[in-house]
Amino acid sequence: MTTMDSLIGLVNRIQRACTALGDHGGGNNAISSLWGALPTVAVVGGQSSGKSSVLESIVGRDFLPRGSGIVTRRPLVLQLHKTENGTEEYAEFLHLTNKKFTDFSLVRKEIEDETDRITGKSKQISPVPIHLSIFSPNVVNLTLVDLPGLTKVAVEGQPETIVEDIEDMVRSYVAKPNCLILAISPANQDIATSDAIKLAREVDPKGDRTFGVLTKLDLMDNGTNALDVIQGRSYRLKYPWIGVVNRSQADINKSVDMMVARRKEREYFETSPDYGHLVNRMGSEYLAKSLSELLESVIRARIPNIISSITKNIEELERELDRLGRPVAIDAGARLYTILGMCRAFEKIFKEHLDGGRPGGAQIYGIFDNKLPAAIKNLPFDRHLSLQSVKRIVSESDGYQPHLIAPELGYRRLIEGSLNHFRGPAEASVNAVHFVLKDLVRKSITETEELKRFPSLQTEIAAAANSSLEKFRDESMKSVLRLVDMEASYLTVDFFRNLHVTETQGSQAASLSSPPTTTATTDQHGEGEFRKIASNVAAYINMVSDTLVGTIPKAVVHCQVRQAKLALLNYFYAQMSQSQGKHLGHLLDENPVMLDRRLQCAKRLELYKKARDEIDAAVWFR
Ligand SMILES: Nc1nc2c(ncn2[C@@H]2O[C@H](COP(=O)(O)OP(=O)(O)OP(=O)(O)O)[C@@H](O)[C@H]2O)c(=O)[nH]1
Repeated sequence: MTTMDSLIGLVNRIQRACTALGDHGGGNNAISSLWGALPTVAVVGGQSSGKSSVLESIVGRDFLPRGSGIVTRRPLVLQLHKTENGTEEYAEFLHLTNKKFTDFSLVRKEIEDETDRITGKSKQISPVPIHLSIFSPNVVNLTLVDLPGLTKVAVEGQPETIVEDIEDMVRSYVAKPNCLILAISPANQDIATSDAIKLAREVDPKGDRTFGVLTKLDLMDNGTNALDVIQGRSYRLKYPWIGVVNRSQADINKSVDMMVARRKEREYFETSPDYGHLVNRMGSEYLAKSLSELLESVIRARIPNIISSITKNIEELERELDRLGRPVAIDAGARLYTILGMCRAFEKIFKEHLDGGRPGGAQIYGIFDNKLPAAIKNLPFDRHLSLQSVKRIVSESDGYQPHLIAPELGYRRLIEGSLNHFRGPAEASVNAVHFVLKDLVRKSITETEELKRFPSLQTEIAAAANSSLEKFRDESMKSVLRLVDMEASYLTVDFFRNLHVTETQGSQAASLSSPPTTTATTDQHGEGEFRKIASNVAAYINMVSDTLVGTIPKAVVHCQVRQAKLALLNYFYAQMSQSQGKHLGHLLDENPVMLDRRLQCAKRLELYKKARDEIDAAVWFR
């Protein structure tokens, strides 16, 4: 294997693998393209500039579709493989492996048919390339991409956008820094108006990777020549311009043999008064040889870059595949194991939200520290314990006989009525904590990387966790309301005894210092007494509110938060252990977008690894 065989052949093989895996440099799915990293030669020219003729001269065979309008409507990746002298020439398409074409008119027919297979007969264009390999002793090792001819107007049956579409497609190839541009311009037109040169100048302004080819030298007006262009005076390029003389339309009509045409071209230059001194640097054969050498040297120079780009891409793809997860297990036991593993990952994140490390837990403390005391503070005790209301409740409780010493029943009713108000803030605290927990479940599911692929499992975990949270909420609700009811069931006797002692001591002290008056008896059922009752009840309610602000959070944490940490998925686990393989399989149905992405990454990874092995082998042989 010679160096050239190994390097151009190597790129050929990698390009074929790229196309087989859908990588033709489009980069439309955000997966890096290997194709884009490989050096290629793209053939660019305006319509009728002589592109097909140049390609056929390079190959030495007549095989490209001809006709009016846009004939080339898909990129044609033409891979030329030089074989031993005396061996039979044949062609092969990538889409028709194992079929050897020895009749080149059938190659033309297959290119036409394969173009129509993707584009229909609509004259549309498509960026999906056709791969054609030609094995012949008469070619040099070379890969060229033939692109649709740049055109200025759409013809009937073609969409209006065709002119731009073609230019965009051609630009997508030639804009890549690894692309050598074979720019075909006809000599019988002003070079300044050449479509190929215009586009090449745009993407390669210094002319470092543009290879200028001038066709139709034989069609120039008598007395004129193209030396200004060929010698680089009109438009300077890094590589020298090459002039060619292809078969004329008359030659094509007469089916002049390509080998005869090559000979005639050689004679043209040998006998030309204008170009005779350049005979060794003109013609299709020289063009093919120079291109092959150039491509080989470019590939050799780029190999270190290609290797490092491949290595980088392999690492990136492996990282992405790790993130996306490996293929799902098939047997029920392994599936259950996978599901439980993901549940545990979810529970761990949920606990981190509550215990710290991730945000969320502090919201619960906010409910206890701010919302609950504020809600209790806003309870309408002022209204309930207004003079009027106290008077009414006390006299309703007294009935037909007013109380003698203290309105015992009136006190009880006033206290019970007040305590009833605590139910609202108690219920609100339970609900607020429930919503925080529900939100943390949602967040934890989103944050569990492992679950991302499995939307069905996400839904079931969310449903199971939320139904547990509902149960915890019901328990918690019962507990906090019980705390309130307990306060109403048995009042703190000592509070009133102490109150009585204080009052008696106060009045005894007052009677010692001043003689008794009738005011006390007058005030027994007067406003002063009602005010005192209101203030005593308010003091009692304040005491209870301090107790509840302390005990409600304890009940809520015990019934909801602690339970959520301990037993959020207990019921789900019990169900899972009885689930059949089919249901487990359903839970592991993957998100189709991620499934597709994983398949694409896996395929691309395979391509990169294969390419790396091929390159390693080729570099080893050198
Ligand atoms: N006399 C002469 N005719 C040429 C030469 N090169 C191309 N032609 C003729 O010019 C016409 C167009 O050549 P093609 O090779 O079909 O050009 P193309 O760029 O492939 O054209 P499209 O596929 O239509 O874009 C044909 O009739 C060729 O015979 C040349 O060097 N000399």
